[in-house]
Amino acid sequence: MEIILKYFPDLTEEQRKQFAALYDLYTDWNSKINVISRKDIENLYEHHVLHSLGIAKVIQFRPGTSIMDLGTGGGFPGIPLAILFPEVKFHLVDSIGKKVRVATEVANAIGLKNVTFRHARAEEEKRTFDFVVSRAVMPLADLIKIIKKNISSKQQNALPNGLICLKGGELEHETMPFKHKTVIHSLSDNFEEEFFKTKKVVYVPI
Ligand SMILES: C[S@@+](CC[C@H](N)C(=O)[O-])C[C@H]1O[C@@H](n2cnc3c(N)ncnc32)[C@H](O)[C@@H]1O
Repeated sequence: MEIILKYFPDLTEEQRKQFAALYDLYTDWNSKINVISRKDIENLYEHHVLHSLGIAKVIQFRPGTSIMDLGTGGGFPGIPLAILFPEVKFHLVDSIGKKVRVATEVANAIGLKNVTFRHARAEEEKRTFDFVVSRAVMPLADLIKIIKKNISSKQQNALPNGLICLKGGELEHETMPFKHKTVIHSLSDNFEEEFFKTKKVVYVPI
């Protein structure tokens, strides 16, 4: 938890409580339904919560922004971002029902009011959003094909609407459909821990 305050020192009391509660909630749920590698649960704050919040080092979403988290699993990056941006609406989608259940239970337990959930393949989601966020779901080119239909043309943020995803070192092997427009941000610029050395935030305006 200290690592969250190290990089996000201005959290409200409520946000601190919500982040602090995640450890016990995920430890408990993860023992029943696997959403994080069991060996990695002790790294929850660094590898999962702070990693998710890396998106906030690229863009500060304005109040009223709507965001879909495609393939949220147990709620990453959607739940940490929903804590950080209480006035932004998040829609968490995953094709595996029991993972959506974990995300829902965790969000309810910490009283998140700005999150909705859907058990479906993202291909079936027809609503539009300002941004789609995603971590560890599928190659960039496949993500773009699926979410083109979901990006609203109405702009309300400093960056144009589009896709923002968290990627690791595997990026070199990916094809970049919108290469000229794509912005790659290295999280090692923001977070000094070894884990972030190869981690990127990839932004594609759509
Ligand atoms: C490796 S997990 C990552 C989960 C989470 N984003 C995280 O970083 O912890 C990939 C998730 O994407 C979901 N997924 C894959 N393809 C999907 C699709 N077409 N629509 C919705 N969810 C999908 C899977 O069910 C799985 O929960």
